[in-house]
Amino acid sequence: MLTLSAVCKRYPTGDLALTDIDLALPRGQVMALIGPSGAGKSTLIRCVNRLVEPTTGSIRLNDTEITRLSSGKLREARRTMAMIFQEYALVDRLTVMENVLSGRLGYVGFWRSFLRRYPQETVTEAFRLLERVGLAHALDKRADALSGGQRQRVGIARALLQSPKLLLVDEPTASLDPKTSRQIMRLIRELCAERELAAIINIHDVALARQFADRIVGLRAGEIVFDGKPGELTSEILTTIYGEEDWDTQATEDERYAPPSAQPLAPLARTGQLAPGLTAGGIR
Ligand SMILES: Nc1ncnc2c1ncn2[C@@H]1O[C@H](COP(=O)(O)OP(=O)(O)OP(=O)(O)O)[C@@H](O)[C@H]1O
Repeated sequence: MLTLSAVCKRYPTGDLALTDIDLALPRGQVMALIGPSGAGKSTLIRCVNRLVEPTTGSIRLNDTEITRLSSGKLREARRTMAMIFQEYALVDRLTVMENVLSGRLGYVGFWRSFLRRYPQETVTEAFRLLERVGLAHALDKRADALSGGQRQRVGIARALLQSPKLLLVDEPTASLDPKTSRQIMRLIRELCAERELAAIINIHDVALARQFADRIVGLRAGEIVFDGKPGELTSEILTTIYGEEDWDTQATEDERYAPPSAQPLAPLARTGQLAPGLTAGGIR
């Protein structure tokens, strides 16, 4: 569904953020993107919808070559790639419902949205989504009266109102406590399954990535150094991605904090591997 071929990004400052990224994301797959600070995770997510222009390479979403679109066509294509942000990006003075409805801005045109005249079916769908994310009781509340977890639920409902094919999710839990983080990741996962939506989730929390993603991609210094299932992410591979650390102690701590109701991990596959050309403990 989404295909990145030989994508590179060099910022005008000279920083090489991505080198030769090849990735194919099928429909319905939830992919976590992990890696140390500065590895290029945000750049990769933003290249997909061209908030950051890739320097070279090609990005296709189904039949659309995103990297070749003019600005008008890109605006249309962006409707199909909804973003969910770390800081929620809500308008504080607007209500929950108004924030969700703003997900349709790309469809209804400036004046209609300015006058807050959304078609009835859009309002009905927004209400349905607010029910689904557990916020039907709060639709008239101002966004700044909500907790962090509730704000992220609004962000998720707004993204889904866009009727996207792909979710681009940037650190969705970075500002949330551990329990709320799990609830939010579980919600994203369930919604992706319900709608066969693919998602790329940039996430620092490896335990959450393991628990809720179908697939994990590890970036280091702008290169993919691991691509596999959560169960294949060994201590050795974590060291390759992040550098030396006592990962076994870390894993024990993660288990200790996991709630009893935590969903089981995806079944382990035997094919887990470092990226081609990568040796354990080093990068290609
Ligand atoms: N606007 C920019 N201009 C110049 N260089 C940038 C810009 N944005 C990012 N970079 C550089 O690109 C590289 C990758 O940054 P990026 O923010 O994509 O990494 P990240 O993995 O998302 O990091 P973090 O986890 O800290 O958010 C870094 O070297 C960073 O300094």
